[in-house]
Amino acid sequence: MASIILQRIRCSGTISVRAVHYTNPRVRSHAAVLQHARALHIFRDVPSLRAHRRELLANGKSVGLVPTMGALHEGHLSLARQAAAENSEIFVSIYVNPTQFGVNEDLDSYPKTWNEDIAMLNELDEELKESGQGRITTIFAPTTKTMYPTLPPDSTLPGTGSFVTITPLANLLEGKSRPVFFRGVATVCMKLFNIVEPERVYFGQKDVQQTVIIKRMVKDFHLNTEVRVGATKREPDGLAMSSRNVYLGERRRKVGIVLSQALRAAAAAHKMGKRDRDEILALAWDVANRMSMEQDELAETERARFEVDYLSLADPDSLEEVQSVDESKGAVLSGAIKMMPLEAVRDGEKLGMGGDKGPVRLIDNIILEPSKV
Ligand SMILES: Nc1ncnc2c1ncn2[C@@H]1O[C@H](COP(=O)(O)OP(=O)(O)OP(=O)(O)O)[C@@H](O)[C@H]1O
Ligand SMILES: CC(C)(CO)[C@@H](O)C(=O)[O-]
Ligand code: BAL
Repeated sequence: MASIILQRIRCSGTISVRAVHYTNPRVRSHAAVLQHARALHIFRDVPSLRAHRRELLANGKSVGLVPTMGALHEGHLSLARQAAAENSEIFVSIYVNPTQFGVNEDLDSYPKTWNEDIAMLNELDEELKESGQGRITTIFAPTTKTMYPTLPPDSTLPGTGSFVTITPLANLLEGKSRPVFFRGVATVCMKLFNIVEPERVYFGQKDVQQTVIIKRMVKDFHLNTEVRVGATKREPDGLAMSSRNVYLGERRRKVGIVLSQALRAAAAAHKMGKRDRDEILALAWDVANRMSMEQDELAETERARFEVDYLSLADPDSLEEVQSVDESKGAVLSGAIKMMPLEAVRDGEKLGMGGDKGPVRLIDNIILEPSKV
């Protein structure tokens, strides 16, 4: 049952909606704000969006695009706030892009929270209205037929279709475990940038490799947009916010902070003056190994096991591993862990979406800034 009844205001390839009625407790708290919300324009196809964009251009408006896959959280909103400080119009795209999911990944179960997403964007827009900054005016939520008009989206390798590949960047780090991931990301972002023609695009630091790849794509293809990167938003205990965190029940959620703790330990070593790769990463491995051993010693009904995919110290532009931190460039300290499915579940235990039955990949990073001379 829909938690919000979306009131259609105008229709012509676009749908303009505002939320008017609430039944889901998760969004009921937004009600007071949204009763007065202005219409958001929601576009599902390209011609209507382009016509809207042309009108904005003619009126001297600037557009900042925040690409997302929906299931919005404070990380996404922080990007929209950043966009509002620099553009008059904020476009948010919501599209779960099939080509960036490997064939065994979670495309089918990826969280979808459309009504809540629209409510959150409306609420943020009310806040922006008060601050006199740019406004969230437009949602682009295309169908897959719109985004992949010729051949169906292909997630296999080599695969068929029109793709953008940014190598060797796409083959490193995340790309080693997710071989089609960055081909899919670069391809869909190229499409989004061509459709929206934004002055600026906004990406989160949490997905650091994605930011490096998008910057490279913009440079190498002479795309006429500026790439902005927003800081990683975290839960109070340090876990990086992520749409996929909903897969983590209470037990896996607690252990999942090990990644941010490990990276923080390594960053602290850098801050204390260490520059050597092994010395810096050893601190991160110590944290991860300790947590892993603690979990091993617990009963199956108590533990949450994880595997470290990588802990990396890399050059900020090439993302190649470095032996020591170059003071003039700094480095990217990053990691990925796989939270394993729970082996046994207790009665009444708080589980995540999907019952903690599938593995969940968590990523995080810290930028080691170059020293100012
Ligand atoms: N914690 C965060 N802080 C800042 N930006 C974020 C954060 N999480 C995601 N983003 C950014 O939001 C944009 C859209 O990301 P996406 O919709 O995939 O959300 P996500 O939380 O990263 O989901 P997923 O769990 O699939 O990785 C990306 O640019 C991403 O880097
Ligand atoms: C940039 C993006 C929206 C492309 O699908 C996605 O990779 C994401 O949400 O980070
Ligand atoms: N935030 C990156 C999207 C993905 O992991 O598929």
